[in-house]
Amino acid sequence: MSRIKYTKKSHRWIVKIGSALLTQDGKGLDYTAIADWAKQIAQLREEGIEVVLVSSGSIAEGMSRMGWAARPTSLPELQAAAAVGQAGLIQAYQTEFQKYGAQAAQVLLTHDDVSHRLRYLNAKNTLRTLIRLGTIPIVNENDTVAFEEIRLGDNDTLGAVVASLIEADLLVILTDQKGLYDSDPRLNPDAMFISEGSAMNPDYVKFAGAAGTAIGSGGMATKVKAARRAAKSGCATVIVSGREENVLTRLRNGENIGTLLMPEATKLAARKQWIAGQTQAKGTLHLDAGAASALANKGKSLLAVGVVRCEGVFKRGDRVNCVDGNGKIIARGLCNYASHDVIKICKTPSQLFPEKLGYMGESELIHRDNLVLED
Ligand SMILES: Nc1ncnc2c1ncn2[C@@H]1O[C@H](COP(=O)(O)OP(=O)(O)O)[C@@H](O)[C@H]1O
Ligand SMILES: N[C@@H](CCC(=O)OP(=O)(O)O)C(=O)O
Repeated sequence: MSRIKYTKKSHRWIVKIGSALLTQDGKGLDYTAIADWAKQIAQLREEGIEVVLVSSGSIAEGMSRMGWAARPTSLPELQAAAAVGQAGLIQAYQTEFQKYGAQAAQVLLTHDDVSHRLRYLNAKNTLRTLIRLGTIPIVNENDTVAFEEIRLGDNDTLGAVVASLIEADLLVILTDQKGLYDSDPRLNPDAMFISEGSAMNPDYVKFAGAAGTAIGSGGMATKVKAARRAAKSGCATVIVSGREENVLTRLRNGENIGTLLMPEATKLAARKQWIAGQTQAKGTLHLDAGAASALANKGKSLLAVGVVRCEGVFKRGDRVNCVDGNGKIIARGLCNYASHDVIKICKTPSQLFPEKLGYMGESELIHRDNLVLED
């Protein structure tokens, strides 16, 4: 049952592909495997699943293109390798996705982009737009500018961060092992396979060891931690071998492959907690009856046309309260516009924003993903 609930019924997936797998342990990009994953992702999209790829491999591919046998130790050389390799990586994905009429979209993120609230909202909105436009976002850490202090450090963590950023249902971590064992199977041939469990099980952190090759960076430890992080946003994780035939479509069919690590909280509970944790409300939006009902009864986003008045001084990305005609708080959310702009667009349909503001931002004042209703 759990497989079906978490894999067959999920609609937004993050698929993370590790360097060792992608570059055949550093021998150069595995074009056949890339073609195969792209075909499966195209198939998932036909079934209505939104997919964001988090792909490692820029440094490994850069090393291979530069003819470097050993991973450089100096940061500038690592960054140079990443710059060279990233180009090859995107080129390979683009060639494959184009066969299915899809555009690959390169998204390079740093820690700052996801920890700073305003940039967090920007990254989130861009990813959501790329998904809506039918592209396949391909995310990697921006290794050419991220130095040690501001690095997320590994793409398992990045996968979990992106999963919570766009509220994915499922994080699929493709690696070079069948999944999680109770010890590193490279070191212990009797290691026992774990088919499923709670992402929060503290034993799993103890089981997970370091990377198995010089090419991979985090090992199982970062994968288990990523699953815990994703679980806090209500997202399940499957750690599975990317070398399994038709791995993604079989997962989609609810097949029992890989290790499923399940969240304890639902996505809604996680979102509520996240928005509640965002400092104090900085302003109040007074809604007309239509907007109040659209939010409360239809689960819609808040549009400016239904806002009659705006109080308080706030920036884009700040938390605001939404109140009905009686002044009762009905929802809380993160506003896409600063208060000085909201004042100008109250009661205004979004197509008139350019006229009133001189620019067009998001068409929603608060997107429903950034909104929680009061109980
Ligand atoms: N408990 C464990 N179960 C499975 N693999 C483990 C475990 N502990 C450590 N590993 C190692 O983690 C490696 C996968 O991580 P890594 O090399 O970082 O790959 P990737 O490039 O896919 O992120 C495996 O090859 C394996 O040797
Ligand atoms: N951003 C780096 C990947 C770092 C990383 O986490 O690698 P991996 O452990 O193989 O997923 C790169 O593209 O080389």
